[in-house]
Amino acid sequence: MTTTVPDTLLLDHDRATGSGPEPWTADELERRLRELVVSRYHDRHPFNRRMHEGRLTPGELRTWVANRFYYQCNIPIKDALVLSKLLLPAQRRSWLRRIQDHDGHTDQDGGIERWLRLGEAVGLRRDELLDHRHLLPGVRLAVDGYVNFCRNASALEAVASSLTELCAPSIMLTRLETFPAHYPWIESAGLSYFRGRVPQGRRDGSEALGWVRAWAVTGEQQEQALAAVSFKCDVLWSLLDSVQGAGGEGRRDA
Ligand SMILES: O=C(O)c1cc(C(=O)O)c2c(n1)C(=O)C(=O)c1cc(C(=O)O)[nH]c1-2
Repeated sequence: MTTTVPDTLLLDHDRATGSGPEPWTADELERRLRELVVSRYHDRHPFNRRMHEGRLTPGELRTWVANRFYYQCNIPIKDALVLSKLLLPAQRRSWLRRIQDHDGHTDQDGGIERWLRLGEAVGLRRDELLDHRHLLPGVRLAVDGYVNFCRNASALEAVASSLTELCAPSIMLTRLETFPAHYPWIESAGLSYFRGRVPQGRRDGSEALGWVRAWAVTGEQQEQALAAVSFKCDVLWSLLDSVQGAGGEGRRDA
């Protein structure tokens, strides 16, 4: 469902300026956004390719899980920042679901808890995930960069930066298909994070896309939306560059 925000409800920096490049139609903008995400998404990163081909060592998988936990912990924080930029109750209600998806309604559910269970399934204790002792400097910079981008950006740019989620359900399905075949030592219950993200990612991606289509009406705003997606693709790519560079050595002695 798309929501058109009355001009009076937009923040100053979201308001159309009337200058800049000629705007595309919303369909053309969507086509360009999808093309950008597909061509730059981190499923093409050599580390993800090796993961999905079953070529990672248990140590490399643990490095990835421990470092991605920092991303998981920061997603609800960045979503709280995005929520604070939304001016309509219905928009905030809707975005709030994303925070609940990760934080859960109790300590026993939610994406962060599910990621901790994935950690246990690959041989990482909860305490060593929770204190981020294995966090690599480049991963910290990439994730903090994403949070700070959303802190400082307009509502349009912050929402647009989540549009990598258009590709996330398919990468989750790839993992659900390939992990049992290539990494049978990981218990199936540990993969529940990936299962849960398939419908959540589909819902979130299509909601964000509807809003970006409705809000990015000038050429300048449309370019800002594309630049935000491009930045986010770099965040995901850099995170994996760091993880790949550390190999199975990413874990400092626990
Ligand atoms: O494992 C992945 O490849 C992957 C990618 C992305 C993404 O594309 O941004 C997200 C997630 N996972 C994810 O689990 C998640 O909760 C999530 C939230 C967001 C976002 O930008 O708000 N992206 C992603």
